[in-house]
Amino acid sequence: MFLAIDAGNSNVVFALYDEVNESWKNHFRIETQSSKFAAQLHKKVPLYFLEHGIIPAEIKRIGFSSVVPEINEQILHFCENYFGTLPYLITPASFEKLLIKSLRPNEIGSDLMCNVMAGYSKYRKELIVVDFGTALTFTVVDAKGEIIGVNIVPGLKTAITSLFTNTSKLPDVALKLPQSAIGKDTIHAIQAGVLYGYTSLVKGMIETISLETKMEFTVIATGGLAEILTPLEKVFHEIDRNLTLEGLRLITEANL
Ligand SMILES: Nc1ncnc2c1ncn2[C@@H]1O[C@H](COP(=O)(O)OP(=O)(O)O)[C@@H](O)[C@H]1O
Ligand SMILES: CC(C)(COP(=O)(O)O)[C@@H](O)C(=O)NCCC(=O)O
Ligand SMILES: [K+]
Repeated sequence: MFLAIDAGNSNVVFALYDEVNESWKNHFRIETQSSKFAAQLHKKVPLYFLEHGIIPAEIKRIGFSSVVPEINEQILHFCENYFGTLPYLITPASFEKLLIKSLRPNEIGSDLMCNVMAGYSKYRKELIVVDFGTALTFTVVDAKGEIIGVNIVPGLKTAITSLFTNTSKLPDVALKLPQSAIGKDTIHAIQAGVLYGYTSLVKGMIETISLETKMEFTVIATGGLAEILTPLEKVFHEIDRNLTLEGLRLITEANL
């Protein structure tokens, strides 16, 4: 069985891939920034395997993508001890023999490379991958699988958190799209501002990139918050919550 570990700035996601049925089984996550991260790692992982009746030795391969290098050593060390297998950590060298190319392999986030690997392997055409994580990212790929560029914006939750931590009177609000785009009280004002604002941002970004490149893109959405902006359903060809995990698996396999 293959285990994918995707370390993002909000969550470290663990997911098992069933090679017989070629499908992802249920995942579990640990909050990346938690002060109890190490304790959670040592508690949640064994508990998950115990509950699902899987013995750690059944995990033959582990692929590991991280955009939070501070925690890499901890995770590598834990896996080596618990599974008896050292994870394959995705590095810039992992991209050398892939179908997809980046002009800045040393700089681009490995999660974005995973997204593109999965998306391009499936569609083999011009793509924009929109990832709704801690950051909201747009990764633009041409028909040959070359990454033309990346746009980075504060993610939805990051924008709301930044607003309430930087003001005296603004509260934290739920990430919920209100009925009206015009705020009638403070909570509604923030929800309308951020959620309708970001809906327009995503639409406008895709439009501007398309105009600039004169390309027609297939747009794939992923990330923990991909389903929040419901008016974007028409803009996305597909919402694939497993895109990063799938790319992680493909990049790991390509490097075996
Ligand atoms: N299933 C979910 N439902 C609601 N919020 C979620 C879910 N999964 C993730 N989130 C939230 O979405 C944000 C982005 O999550 P995620 O995509 O895991 O980010 P990252 O990859 O940057 O760690 C985080 O604030 C996280 O708490
Ligand atoms: C852009 C990101 C912060 C997104 O991280 P996430 O929201 O998934 O936690 C991450 O991919 C990253 O640190 N990238 C390095 C810079 C780049 O991709 O150009
Ligand atoms: K991510």
